[in-house]
Amino acid sequence: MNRLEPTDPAALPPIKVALLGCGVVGSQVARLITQQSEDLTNRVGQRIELVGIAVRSLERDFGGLDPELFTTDADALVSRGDLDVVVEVVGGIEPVRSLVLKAIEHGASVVTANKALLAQDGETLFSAAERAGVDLYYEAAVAGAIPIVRPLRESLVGDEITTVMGIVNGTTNYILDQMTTTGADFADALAQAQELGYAEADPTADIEGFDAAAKAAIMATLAFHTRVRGADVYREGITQVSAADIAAARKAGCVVKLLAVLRLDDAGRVSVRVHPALVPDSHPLAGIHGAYNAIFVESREAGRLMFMGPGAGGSPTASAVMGDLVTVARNRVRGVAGPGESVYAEREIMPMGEVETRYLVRVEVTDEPGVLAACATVFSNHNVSVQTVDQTTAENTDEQVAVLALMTHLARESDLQAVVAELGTRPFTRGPVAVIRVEGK
Ligand SMILES: NC(=O)c1ccc[n+]([C@@H]2O[C@H](COP(=O)([O-])OP(=O)(O)OC[C@H]3O[C@@H](n4cnc5c(N)ncnc54)[C@H](O)[C@@H]3O)[C@@H](O)[C@H]2O)c1
Ligand SMILES: N[C@@H](CCO)C(=O)O
Ligand code: NA
Repeated sequence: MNRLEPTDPAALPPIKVALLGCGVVGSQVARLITQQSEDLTNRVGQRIELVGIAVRSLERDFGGLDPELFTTDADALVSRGDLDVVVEVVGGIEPVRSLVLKAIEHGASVVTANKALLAQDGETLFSAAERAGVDLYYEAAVAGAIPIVRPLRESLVGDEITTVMGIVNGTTNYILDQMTTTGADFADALAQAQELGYAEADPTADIEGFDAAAKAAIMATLAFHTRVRGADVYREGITQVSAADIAAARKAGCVVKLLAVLRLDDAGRVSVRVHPALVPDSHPLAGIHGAYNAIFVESREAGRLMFMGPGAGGSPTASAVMGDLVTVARNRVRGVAGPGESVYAEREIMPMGEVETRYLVRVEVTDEPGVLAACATVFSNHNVSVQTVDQTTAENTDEQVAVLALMTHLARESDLQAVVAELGTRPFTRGPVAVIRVEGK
């Protein structure tokens, strides 16, 4: 029998790639495609050729890339008809959704870092890709460089995931970390995160938790095999986190983190939420600094897994994009497509009021006999059990005012909200009631 001589990959037709966007992430993707050309050819089995780069305006410098590659006509680029892969690193909903759909209709596979689009309308994109028999890969959309989409989509797909909990937004982790460790002001820390290329084009997406909610929706859809959209996620951002919250956290031996918490309960219902939470200093998530992200995954058979690494920034995110690019290029070479969506389980999404967690409640009260007991009664009225109480004297007040910090045992959100409402009506309450959830043992 004759042995087939291996084909020289460089002699085969190239895998043609178009890049949409050449900003923080796109410029690094373009650099890597160019600089690693020989290795990529060997890894894929055919040469990867960057045939065009769409940008909003040609006013910027081209970062050492061939100026001929650049265009402002993204529509014409995705409609060429000869593209194998379109890498989308523009962001936002339109015109990107239309461009990606057009690329798919013209037979190109797509690699995207766009969590906002996937969380809002992943359904449309996945069904278009399924119909066209092309790939849609998105590792960079969740937690930057950290491999988390692929583990949820492939490695753990034979197991049953019950919990996913973690820090999935680099900008807010950077801000909270700076506020905690250096006492930085919120606005200064945000400006630094923008300068470092971590923040979204509109940083409201980061600081109001929309970005983390989009990532939570994508992870929940993968983990629980059911459709979860960004709008299904209970969301609070970090704009209300004050220096007083951070000081209270320190006093309780905790740090404040913006967490995404996804759970499958025994009845098969899912809860998906994003909000600031206290995490005890002893918990591994407390040690995640700067723009790093970390995600715990718990499954019935594997037990507890943890993924950690850079969650934002040009080069780390480009690493995830490149992993997807090589994967879809390899699929292309072999004439196959990777996994489509798995959303067969129609699970109920639990209302936030039914979710159970622990809480730190801070309330300023008149410092008089019987007030502590009256305050505790409000908690017991709503079936919320108090674990610890810390009392200090309030500063800068003329009358005798105490600050009570009450840490609860596990309680239902609706019960805790009833406690807050009743505390607000009591004559001994001297100001707004501050509540922060507590996660991690
Ligand atoms: N920056 C990060 O750390 C990071 C991490 C993970 C995922 N992402 C995602 O990657 C995507 C890009 O983020 P970025 O930080 O690189 O953004 P960026 O603002 O730095 O770059 C956006 C690029 O898109 C181009 N662009 C804008 N509108 C366009 C249009 N209509 N047609 C063609 N090009 C257009 C701009 O010219 C620019 O080159 C977003 O979806 C973002 O959520 C970013
Ligand atoms: N703005 C996002 C980029 C990574 O998705 C963040 O700060 O995490
Ligand atoms: Na990732």
